[in-house]
Amino acid sequence: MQTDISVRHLYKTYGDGFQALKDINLEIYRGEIFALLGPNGAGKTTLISIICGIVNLSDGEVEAAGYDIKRQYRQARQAIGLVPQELNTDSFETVWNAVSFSRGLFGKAPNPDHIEKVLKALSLWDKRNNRIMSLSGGMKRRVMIAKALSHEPQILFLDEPTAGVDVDLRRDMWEMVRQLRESGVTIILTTHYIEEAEEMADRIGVIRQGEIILVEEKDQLMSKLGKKELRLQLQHTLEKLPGELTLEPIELSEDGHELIYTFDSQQEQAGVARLLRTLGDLGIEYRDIQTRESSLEDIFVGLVHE
Ligand SMILES: Nc1ncnc2c1ncn2[C@@H]1O[C@H](COP(=O)(O)OP(=O)(O)OP(=O)(O)O)[C@@H](O)[C@H]1O
Repeated sequence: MQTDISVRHLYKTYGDGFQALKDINLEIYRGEIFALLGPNGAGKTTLISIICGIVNLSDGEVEAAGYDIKRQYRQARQAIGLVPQELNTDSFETVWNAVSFSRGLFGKAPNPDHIEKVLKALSLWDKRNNRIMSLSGGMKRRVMIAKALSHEPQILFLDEPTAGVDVDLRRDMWEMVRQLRESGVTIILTTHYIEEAEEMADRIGVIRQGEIILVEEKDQLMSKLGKKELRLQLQHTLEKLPGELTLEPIELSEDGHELIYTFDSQQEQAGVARLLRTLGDLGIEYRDIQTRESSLEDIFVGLVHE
């Protein structure tokens, strides 16, 4: 697997002495969608900004598309497209001009066909002659994405791309992200919508208080840390959990109507069979059973609050 981003022993201390990143080590592979998750203030934007050359690192080494971000800044930056969190679009320029100009900033020869393709993919084609400042917030965000794609970057960063955007834009964006990945672009995104990471990402990294606490294939993460829950709606309410069940990972709901049994996703089902047998022996009848698997959100909340 080709590595597109390599971060080694990265530290960042801001001018006021605040240490925002501590010994970050991370490899991101060509053509993957990598979701960086973490609570507010964990250091996600700082990490992205360093890789993109917007914020200086304090110590360590970072390469993007094989270029050292300090010694080969221009080449590294040229390989990267960044859609920042903040909208920065108070422009009198038209959509077409702004996106074309953005391409020029990266030293790329004009390519109207590419700009047209990007604007059409983002449903901006009809607005190409409109001034950016006259567009709605969602349209402005589309322009930010178009600008980030104007110079055909190998690596695309999306920092909270769907914060405050409507369902249509979100759907369009994810469709576009999928197509970009198909074409070999490496995508790194931060998001507060964890269902989005759950749906889109190949791998997940979790950052907490400036440290990477986990990097894992999404599917493995879900099966390793995921839990399953079995809920039994009882025919007759129970006052308390019978003694025979107190050793099991089981709880009685407050109203006494439901038994909730939690077990590891990876664990074999023997525990469930044993539980149902014990309930039979005790004469506890149930009228319904439901199961639920934990979502990435459940796992994430468990990780960052540990
Ligand atoms: N210029 C700065 N000077 C001092 N501290 C800063 C600066 N920029 C960010 N920080 C601090 O560094 C920490 C990490 O901030 P960062 O913006 O990277 O977090 P984040 O994970 O992106 O958060 P969010 O999810 O809220 O966007 C925060 O505690 C923040 O207050």
